[in-house]
Amino acid sequence: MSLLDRLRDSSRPSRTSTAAPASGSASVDIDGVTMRFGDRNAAEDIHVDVRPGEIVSIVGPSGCGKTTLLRAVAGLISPAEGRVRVDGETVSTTPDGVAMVFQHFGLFPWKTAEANIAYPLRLRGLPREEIASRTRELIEMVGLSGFERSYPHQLSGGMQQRTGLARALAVRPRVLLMDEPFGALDAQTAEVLRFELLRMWEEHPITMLFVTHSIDEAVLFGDRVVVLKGRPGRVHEVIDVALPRPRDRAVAMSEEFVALRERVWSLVMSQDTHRTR
Ligand SMILES: Nc1ncnc2c1ncn2[C@@H]1O[C@H](COP(=O)(O)OP(=O)(O)OP(=O)(O)O)[C@@H](O)[C@H]1O
Repeated sequence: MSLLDRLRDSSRPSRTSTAAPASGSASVDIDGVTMRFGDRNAAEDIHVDVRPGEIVSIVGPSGCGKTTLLRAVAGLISPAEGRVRVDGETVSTTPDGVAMVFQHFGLFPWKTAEANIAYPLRLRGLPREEIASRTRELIEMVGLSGFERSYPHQLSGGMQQRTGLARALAVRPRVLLMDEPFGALDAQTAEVLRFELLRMWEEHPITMLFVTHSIDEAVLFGDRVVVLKGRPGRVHEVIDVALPRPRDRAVAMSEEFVALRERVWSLVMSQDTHRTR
């Protein structure tokens, strides 16, 4: 049985339109959160409620606090005001089952792809055989077979991000935090990985918070798009994305998609015309 199969809740009905709760996914409640560094706020009074198995995209101008919010959900930094809850539990340290994928991959350069992927499993002290078999499954799942012994500098950007994704999935996360995961990739590689990730997610809808500068990406992935404005960022508007799933190329070219993209685009452009692409 593959890792994906083990993650699967066979009793869950297949997704067709809006987010359905998935076992193995957690809720995330960002409740009145203000993030502060020194005497400056990085984000103010943010409310975002993410249901289990839902994808919420976050867009907004550079410096409005998107990454800072993700780091708060990951328990890496604490809010000055408000609180973050994962499945009802207030976050103080990194909650079990919360994993993050970074724009610049965040791999250990001195470890091979498979050692990078195995790292969180070794940290958890899993038996050697289980680490080996789960790592093999993950490598196959993200399409890295043949490159498991390569070091990050020997891998393309896309392969490095496949490694980063496999490492995040290794812990069977209930919440996946995506911080511009395709932002450092060339357009073609990013496009391929987007649809691959969507396919994986559609089989196993893990709760996802998806920070991106790409309006298309925000709409393509999101059940909702949270538009932040200003620096420090505040919630400007939340757009429901009632597009069907699976979100394939046909959906991405539909009139409904284009209309939603234009709506989000105009909201973003109305407040910041030069820093958001
Ligand atoms: N560790 C830190 N110490 C001090 N200030 C910080 C720290 N991290 C972030 N900031 C500040 O907080 C604000 C928000 O930063 P953040 O990286 O969250 O923005 P962002 O919306 O993710 O930006 P971008 O879209 O450019 O990645 C910025 O003003 C930034 O300088």
